[in-house]
Amino acid sequence: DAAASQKRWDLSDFDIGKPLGRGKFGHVYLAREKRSNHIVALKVLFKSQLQQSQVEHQLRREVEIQSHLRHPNILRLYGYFYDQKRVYLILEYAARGELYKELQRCKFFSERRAATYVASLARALIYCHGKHVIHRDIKPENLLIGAQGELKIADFGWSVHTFNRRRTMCGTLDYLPPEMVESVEHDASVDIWSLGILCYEFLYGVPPFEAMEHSDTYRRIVQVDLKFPPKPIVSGSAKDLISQMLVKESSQRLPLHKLLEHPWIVQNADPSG
Ligand SMILES: COc1ccc(C(=O)Nc2ccccc2)cc1NC(=O)CCSc1ncnc(N)c1Br
Repeated sequence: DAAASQKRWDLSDFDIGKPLGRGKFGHVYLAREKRSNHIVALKVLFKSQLQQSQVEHQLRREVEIQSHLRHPNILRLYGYFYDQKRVYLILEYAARGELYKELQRCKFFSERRAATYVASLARALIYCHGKHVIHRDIKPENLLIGAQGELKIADFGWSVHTFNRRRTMCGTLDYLPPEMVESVEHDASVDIWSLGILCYEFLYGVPPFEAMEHSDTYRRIVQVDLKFPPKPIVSGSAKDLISQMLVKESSQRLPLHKLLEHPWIVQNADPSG
């Protein structure tokens, strides 16, 4: 609420619980705000590491952006405070944890679950684009699951979560669209590309352009070398949607509002998200 976002917080306002994860710039803990008994995730960043990586301005900008974002599928940043050595981010706690762990456990998701996630991410991105915020970096490492099973974009900023290094952690190239790989300017349509990559990975368990060498991944991306394996069985409608998102020419990618009208989404996504 408004009061919460204005209050000057202090570590003594919280009881600290178990560690939730470990990032490049610090750790995340379960915590309870003493007065309200509200459960949060408290991210502790070391000033020394922020300074040496020159990301203080990036953090300030992110805190500014996040403080204006209110969407059920975007993890809230309630506020922040700092002491001599550390910066503390007061984050919404996502009760069902990290999405990519769930994806590793299930290998791949059903079409209904994948479509529900893709639709809720599309709605969150439409909301962000409406506020001129793009490139929410929507790879699995940045997605959490709320208490009702809903997806939450938790932009981890620059903090790489080494806590559970994913087999394709080096494959962070996987999510970049051609225009970013070829490092030309990018616009909101990069998020459509990344969402297409994510939809593929939800259905097949691996991103579409994965390769052993970065150079091979790079080539497969710029050539849009899109192949659909015979297993697991995936509907033609899902493949049609993915093929309309993974288009090299960014202006030709399916716009997000059109995605929500695509037959595969309409027939498979759970409206509650
Ligand atoms: C709005 O969420 C953020 C906003 C900003 C930043 C951030 O570090 N920015 C940043 C850091 C350094 C430099 C520049 C930007 C990070 C997050 N989010 C996170 O780090 C997620 C922490 S893990 C977790 N969180 C809740 N529930 C769980 N079950 C888990 Br597990």
